[in-house]
Amino acid sequence: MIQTLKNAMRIFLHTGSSYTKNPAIIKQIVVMNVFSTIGCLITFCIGVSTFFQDNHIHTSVLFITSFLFLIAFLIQKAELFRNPYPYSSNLMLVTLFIVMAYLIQTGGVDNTGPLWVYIIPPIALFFGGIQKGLINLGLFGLVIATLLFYPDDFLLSTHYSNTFKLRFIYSLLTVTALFTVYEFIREKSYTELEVLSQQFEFQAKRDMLSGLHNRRGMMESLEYEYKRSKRTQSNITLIMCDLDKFKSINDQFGHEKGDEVIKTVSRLFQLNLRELDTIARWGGEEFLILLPMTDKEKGIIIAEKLRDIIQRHVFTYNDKTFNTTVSMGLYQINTTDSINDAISAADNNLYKAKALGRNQCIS
Ligand SMILES: Nc1nc2c(ncn2[C@@H]2O[C@H](COP(=O)(O)OP(=O)(O)OP(=O)(O)O)[C@@H](O)[C@H]2O)c(=O)[nH]1
Repeated sequence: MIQTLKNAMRIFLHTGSSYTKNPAIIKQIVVMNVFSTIGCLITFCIGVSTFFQDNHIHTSVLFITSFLFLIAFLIQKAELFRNPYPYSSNLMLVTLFIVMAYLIQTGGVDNTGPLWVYIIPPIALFFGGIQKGLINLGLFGLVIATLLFYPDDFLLSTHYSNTFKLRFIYSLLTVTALFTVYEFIREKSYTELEVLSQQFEFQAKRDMLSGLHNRRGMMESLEYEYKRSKRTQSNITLIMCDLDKFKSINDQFGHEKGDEVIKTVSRLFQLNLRELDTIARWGGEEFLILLPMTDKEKGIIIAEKLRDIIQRHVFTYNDKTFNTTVSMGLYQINTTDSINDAISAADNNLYKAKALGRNQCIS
């Protein structure tokens, strides 16, 4: 029961957020839904109470406001637009500005109308961001100042003392300044968090030594390319590649030099493959290369080119030079294969290349 209520609440609060995955926008949409619902209910209830006080103009304004808040929510709900949030938040802000100007102009009930104005700065800044929020607040302030300071209270249907008017404007400016600072800090921390989380996300898919994708990064690319190849009916070829007799490089020149060889081979792969190819360090001295839109025949040409580049590369160690070679197993993915089947098939071909004497490509 509680779980059902929680789910219903979640669905309600996230109304209109299905088009985006951006957590900042989702938060704005949630707050916007809360605000339009509470605004709709409060203005409706106050409208009912002023109705019984026979204040029909107030009542009409409050009912219209309540209705407009409802429309703002329904715009989200109906998802008439691909991105409904700007429409509903603008409608809500304009409604709020007009009703606040009205409350100041009339003094509301017992001249308490201006008290509500302090909700405007946080809302305008939260929904519009600092730049748009401040422009909106500037325009709103201009309207309010004109209403309050037009000579002889010509635009007011109530009376405020000059001291009240000045202090009202000062306090509104103070609240605006405080919320601008708050919003600035909030936006900055959010951006920093976003950058950090992107860095973590990036690192989680990268191999630290080579800078290439790691297994996780490669699996993501594989799943994406696999779906794309099915849709576009294009070919994918995999190359499983392993450095030959790498143990002897470690034994002869040390582990550090071995690491350097892995880095150099990775760089040579990167320099000689297309940007749309994905290269991963699949294990210690093993690499997996994903070639989208490439059939087996083209894959063999690419693999041979890479094999030749590696075998011709001269490594140095103190005053000595040495070479290394790679063995490769290729496999063109069939639509009936699973990703793991395809990887195993490429691995089997690599195994054959090793068994046949290394420094060769088998498909
Ligand atoms: N320097 C270094 N060595 C690594 C790394 N990862 C794995 N190795 C080494 O790579 C070697 C792989 O050895 P083997 O599996 O026997 O293969 P191989 O010597 O390349 O021989 P074949 O694959 O049969 O040609 C092992 O000695 C591992 O310690 C690494 O990150 N850095």
